[in-house]
Amino acid sequence: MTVVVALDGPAGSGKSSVSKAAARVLGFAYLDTGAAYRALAWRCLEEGIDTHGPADVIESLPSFEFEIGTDPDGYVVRVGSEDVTADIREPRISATVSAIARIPEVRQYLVDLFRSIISGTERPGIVVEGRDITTVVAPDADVRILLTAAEEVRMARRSAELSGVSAETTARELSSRDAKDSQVVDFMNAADGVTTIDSTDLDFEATVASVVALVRSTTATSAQHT
Ligand SMILES: Nc1ncnc2c1ncn2[C@@H]1O[C@H](COP(=O)(O)OP(=O)(O)O)[C@@H](O)[C@H]1O
Ligand SMILES: Nc1ccn([C@@H]2O[C@H](COP(=O)(O)OP(=O)(O)O)[C@@H](O)[C@H]2O)c(=O)n1
Repeated sequence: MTVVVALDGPAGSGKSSVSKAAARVLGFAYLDTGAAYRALAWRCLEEGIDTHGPADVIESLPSFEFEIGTDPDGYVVRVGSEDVTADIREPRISATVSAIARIPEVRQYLVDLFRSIISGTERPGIVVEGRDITTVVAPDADVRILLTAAEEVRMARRSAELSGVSAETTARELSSRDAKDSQVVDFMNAADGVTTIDSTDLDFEATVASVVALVRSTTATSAQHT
């Protein structure tokens, strides 16, 4: 049986980097669900699909050729034959993605896709990160985590990553995206049974270590009960 680790949190909390590193330590696969929403936004912009009128976005779903690498050392995102791994991090995508992520048909389509990727995992486990993994995509996951950090810390971390964009612009983008995304799914409060890891005062290695320790202790305990 594949061990499923579900991890949610707001923008800049460390979901992607921490999940990828934890997956590497555990020998698990890694699934970045936000990349799928970003890749769909990229494709809409590329093809001039109106992201405000849901009908056009919904109509484009069956021909959305999305591919993602789930090896933590082979992370790549493709739309058709195009490698969009870097492009989907651009500010124009961050500014568009919430509008398409609020369309219920888009969410259902991508949730089904994520579930099929999870069930096709060949590794002993998979770390899946996003906004609604603990609540919608994999509510029965073996380990469910909400990764948080104080807003100013998240802004500072994200700002350090983006060169050429001012700290003020990054902060504004991040908090406006969180506000829009929060109207659709609750990733600021831990659902029942979800463990909160607050990384405000933890460095990167300590945050990864606490995720790995939680996975190991939870899976060891459940093995004793079977
Ligand atoms: N606990 C931590 N301490 C310091 N920096 C961190 C920590 N967790 C993540 N980071 C850094 O913060 C930045 C944002 O992390 P990222 O994984 O992109 O967040 P998210 O996927 O939640 O948006 C990255 O540069 C990452 O290396
Ligand atoms: N499970 C998910 C993951 C992402 N998303 C959407 O996709 C966007 C990009 O997600 P992301 O995880 O790449 O964003 P960051 O937290 O890395 O900035 C979010 O702002 C949400 O609009 C979602 O709705 N549900």
